[in-house]
Amino acid sequence: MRYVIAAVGRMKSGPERELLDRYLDRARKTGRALGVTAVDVTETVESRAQRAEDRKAEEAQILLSGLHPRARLIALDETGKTMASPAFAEVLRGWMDEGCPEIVLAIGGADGHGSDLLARADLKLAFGAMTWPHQIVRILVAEQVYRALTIQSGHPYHRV
Ligand SMILES: C[S@@+](CC[C@H](N)C(=O)[O-])C[C@H]1O[C@@H](n2cnc3c(N)ncnc32)[C@H](O)[C@@H]1O
Repeated sequence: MRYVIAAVGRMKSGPERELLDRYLDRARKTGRALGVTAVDVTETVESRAQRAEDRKAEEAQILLSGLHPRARLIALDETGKTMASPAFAEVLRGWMDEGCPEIVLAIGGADGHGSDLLARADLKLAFGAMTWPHQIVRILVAEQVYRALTIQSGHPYHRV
């Protein structure tokens, strides 16, 4: 089972990238013992369509086209559901136990996600009601995946 952080737009090198890489590395190491084969980041280009609705639709199609048919999809969206980390870890564990081959965490572009992607999502997840820059959201996603894997493995990183 692999995790994919699927993001619209590029993240340049710099301190944000270094922090992201640190959590990805930790998630990969912790996940190995749990049967997680990879924790990858994929980047897709931002649409240049004129209308925001068209940009979102185009970006959604690109994100959806790479999705495994049995993948579980989490859409990061500020209007989504907020969850405590242990509850999030349980959702991920349940999907893995069902034999899901891939859990994809999709981060939208400047306009947010298109309706097709939101309709396909198994979970719409919010890190609070405020809007964060997509670079910060990538770091938060990687940290929460790492945290979830430590919770699943009984590692004391997460303190209740
Ligand atoms: C700059 S935001 C886009 C905000 C835009 N106003 C919109 O219509 O969604 C880029 C992406 O970061 C993610 N994001 C930003 N804030 C978030 C939050 N509070 N919770 C979850 N994801 C968030 C979402 O995936 C969003 O599509």
